[in-house]
Amino acid sequence: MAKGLLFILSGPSGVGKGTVCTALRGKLSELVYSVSATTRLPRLGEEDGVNYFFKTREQFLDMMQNDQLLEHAEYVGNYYGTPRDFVERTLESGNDIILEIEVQGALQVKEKFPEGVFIFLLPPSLDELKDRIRGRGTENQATIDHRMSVAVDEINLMEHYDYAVVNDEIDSACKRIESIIVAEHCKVKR
Ligand SMILES: Nc1ncnc2c1ncn2[C@@H]1O[C@H](COP(=O)(O)OP(=O)(O)OP(=O)(O)O)[C@@H](O)[C@H]1O
Ligand SMILES: Nc1nc2c(ncn2[C@@H]2O[C@H](COP(=O)(O)O)[C@@H](O)[C@H]2O)c(=O)[nH]1
Repeated sequence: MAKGLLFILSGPSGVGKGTVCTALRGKLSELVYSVSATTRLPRLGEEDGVNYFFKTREQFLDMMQNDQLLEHAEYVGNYYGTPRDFVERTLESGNDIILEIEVQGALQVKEKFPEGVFIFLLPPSLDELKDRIRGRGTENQATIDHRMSVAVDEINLMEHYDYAVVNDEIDSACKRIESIIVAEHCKVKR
């Protein structure tokens, strides 16, 4: 059986990765979503095992030491990482999987899976990005400022990605990503 394809969706905090992923999963029921581990505290409404696997710092370090993470990164004071087993098993079983992760982690995945499909989601502008993070109402001002300063560094690393998609309208951004998925399945050589 052919292996599934690995899709990596990155982009600055607040650009809309989660929103676009949720919309995509609504349309492409066969696309599997990787749930990350994090030491960040849950936001209101977030559920363990659904949005993230919420871990203590010690538990996260254990996962790292036991090679249970495909990649990991420290982002604005917290650790984030992708559980390795689930990704590998999904690909082996012939299903596509999407990781929604920041840039340092994406570059680690590229070392291990150069055949992965790397998509960078861009905001229409930095002002709009700030409005989106602020509008979500989940971060305090200091964290918003920190995330915005990281955003500029992240956008500067876009050249390492295969595709750039502007998230102007959720529906249009989804359609562009769906087209990328279809095109990748039609590729003769990888
Ligand atoms: N195309 C869009 N137009 C307007 N608002 C949007 C659009 N896409 C997402 N948003 C809004 O922007 C905010 C941030 O979106 P979301 O949480 O999906 O971003 P994210 O990239 O996943 O952030 P993080 O990396 O911090 O988890 C949300 O309030 C969401 O509703
Ligand atoms: N390197 C990784 N980055 C991840 C992972 N899961 C999520 N993320 C990214 O972290 C930031 C912050 O997320 P938030 O939920 O606190 O807003 C964002 O860019 C996520 O995409 C992961 O497993 N590895």
